Amino acid sequence: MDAAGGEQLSLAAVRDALVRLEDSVVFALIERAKHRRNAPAYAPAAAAGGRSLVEFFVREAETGHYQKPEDVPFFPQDLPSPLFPSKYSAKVLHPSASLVTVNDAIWKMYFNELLPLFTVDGDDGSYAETVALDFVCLQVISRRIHIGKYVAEVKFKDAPQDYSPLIQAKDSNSLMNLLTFKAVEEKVKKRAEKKARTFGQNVTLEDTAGKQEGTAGDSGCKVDPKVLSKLYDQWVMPLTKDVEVEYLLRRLE
Ligand SMILES: C=C(O[C@@H]1C=C(C(=O)O)C=C[C@H]1O)C(=O)O
Repeated sequence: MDAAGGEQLSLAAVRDALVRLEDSVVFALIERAKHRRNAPAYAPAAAAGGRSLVEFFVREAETGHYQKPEDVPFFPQDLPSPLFPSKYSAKVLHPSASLVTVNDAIWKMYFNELLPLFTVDGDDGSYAETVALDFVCLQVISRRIHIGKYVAEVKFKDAPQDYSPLIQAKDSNSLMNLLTFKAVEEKVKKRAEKKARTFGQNVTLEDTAGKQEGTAGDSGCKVDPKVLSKLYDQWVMPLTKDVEVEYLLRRLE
């Protein structure tokens, strides 16, 4: 993971990368929210061989390059082999990192739970753009969550004596407790909400001093800031921790 400093991985560096990715998550949602829900893009379509337009689009787009461990395809079965040898080989992560994916859960969460929370019901007809923007959202959320592999690796390296017995005992619950930092999670939630409030406000040249703090102006935000705290609280952080646990369970193989 470039942003986390390559081989000199530290928990602080990985957390910095996660903080930076929050910006991309917020902006991806803001872009998608410009369009209506556009339900026909998610129903099976004859023109897409019976698949939904979004599935058709994502499958096509994924034939690009997936080389970094945190970039995990949604439809791995149908991908051609990479043309070039990967320069992101297992220098930092344990080789079984590539087996860890929660993309099925991310896909279901995004379409069934998240999309209805931040898009307006209705149909504006621009399905191609809509599914492209969905893919941007899915990819950035997925990358964020799969960076959990690096988080787990540094936590393990920092305290192998604590993690190893739990890994050997396949004790997922105790691993989950050991890698959880509630105070960090609280900050992540609050910051994601604040970023949505900051990045999603309508910037005007009039004097709006005093009106920007708090939740009074949230109705004017491009994406409801509360959706961001919910996204992180209920889905992004729990799935990141699932990735951490799954990675750790294979760490001594
Ligand atoms: C990612 C970490 O592991 C856990 C998951 C977090 C997250 O997804 O943001 C935050 C704190 C930890 O409970 C971390 O420690 O930074």
